[in-house]
Amino acid sequence: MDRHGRVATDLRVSLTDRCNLRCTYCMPPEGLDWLPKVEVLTDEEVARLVRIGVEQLGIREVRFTGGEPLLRPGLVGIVAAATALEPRPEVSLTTNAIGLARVAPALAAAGLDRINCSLDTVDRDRFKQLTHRDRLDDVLAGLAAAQAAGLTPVKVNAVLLRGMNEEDAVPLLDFCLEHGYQLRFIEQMPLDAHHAWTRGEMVTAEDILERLSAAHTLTPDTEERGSAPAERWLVDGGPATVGVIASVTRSFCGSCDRTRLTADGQVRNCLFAREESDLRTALRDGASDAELADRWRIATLGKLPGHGIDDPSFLQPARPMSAIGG
Ligand SMILES: Nc1nc2c(ncn2[C@@H]2O[C@H](COP(=O)(O)OP(=O)(O)OP(=O)(O)O)[C@@H](O)[C@H]2O)c(=O)[nH]1
Ligand SMILES: C[S@@+](CC[C@H](N)C(=O)[O-])C[C@H]1O[C@@H](n2cnc3c(N)ncnc32)[C@H](O)[C@@H]1O
Ligand code: SF4
Ligand code: SF4
Repeated sequence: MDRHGRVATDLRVSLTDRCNLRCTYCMPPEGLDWLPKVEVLTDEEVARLVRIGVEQLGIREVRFTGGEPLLRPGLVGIVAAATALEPRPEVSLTTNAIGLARVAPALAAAGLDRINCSLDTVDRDRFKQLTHRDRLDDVLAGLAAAQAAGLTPVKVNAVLLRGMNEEDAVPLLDFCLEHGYQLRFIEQMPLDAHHAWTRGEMVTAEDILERLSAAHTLTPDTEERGSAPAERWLVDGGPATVGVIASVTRSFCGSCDRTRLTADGQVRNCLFAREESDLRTALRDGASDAELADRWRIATLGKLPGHGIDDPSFLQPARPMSAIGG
């Protein structure tokens, strides 16, 4: 629990800072200086820290992310270790879906519960322009394979960029409705590696809803939202929904239940934290489970009430989204 009474029950684990796409809102086309291999937690180290979170710290949901988690060779084994824990946490994956078509059955067999996938457009040229890679077909095949393997509900995350893919919002929603995927639009956050984010350029929740409403009737979903980042609307009376994750204009920090572990073994109590707690060094120096759990508890205590993007003193964290684990 932090000093503001929020309880972190949702652990987001980054398995790598590397990626095979270059989404313009996340990474520059030339990529980034990747973490040296020796600094990245081994599969056994990841499994141990997740176990401590679940057994000693009340973690109930584990999300594997990155960078691109499908690039991690030991992913299936890491998922299997997490799903074997007691009490059994919910285990999910956030991915760009490239390569998922091949591995979805093995992930399902390892106990993975569900998948969230990034997809910002279903227009092939725009996909290439946005991600600097011509891989739309791989992503669509990955989504279909996740659905077929029962990794449901399959959720799709989309970021809209002004002057780029705003017009793709409705076709993307229609595509998701047709295939039974739950679409959510995300407000762009100041977490890009190249610090290009500006508040004025960001496509807001209001802009998104206005655009979607021109083609569909949206009514607020009355189902309890809890600590979920996405606000949901029923589309054309339901049961299909569309969500908006308005991290900037309607932030949800007051009900935040997240804690994060980076690929190099640092605990972050917030996506925007400016400090990290180094579990990797402690772990490699021989710390016991109880000592590691204590460090994690202390790191959680100091969590700030919110991200402070609107404060004049706001500073973007040193690490970008891909290195933190989005
Ligand atoms: N501000 C903020 N944004 C977050 C946080 N977690 C996720 N997001 C945003 O929500 C987007 C989607 O995250 P997902 O990995 O799909 O997870 P989710 O929406 O939390 O998860 P579920 O709805 O439970 O599947 C991320 O890309 C972020 O932009 C968070 O802790 N803080
Ligand atoms: C960092 S990626 C990691 C997992 C995987 N590579 C993927 O794209 O789903 C996780 C999520 O972060 C989102 N994201 C990346 N940069 C962002 C930014 N600056 N603002 C908001 N969301 C961002 C992506 O759209 C994606 O849904
Ligand atoms: S959003 Fe995900 S897929 Fe796109 S560059 Fe970042 S880490 Fe890679
Ligand atoms: S910005 Fe930080 S406090 Fe706010 S919801 Fe995200 S992780 Fe939680």
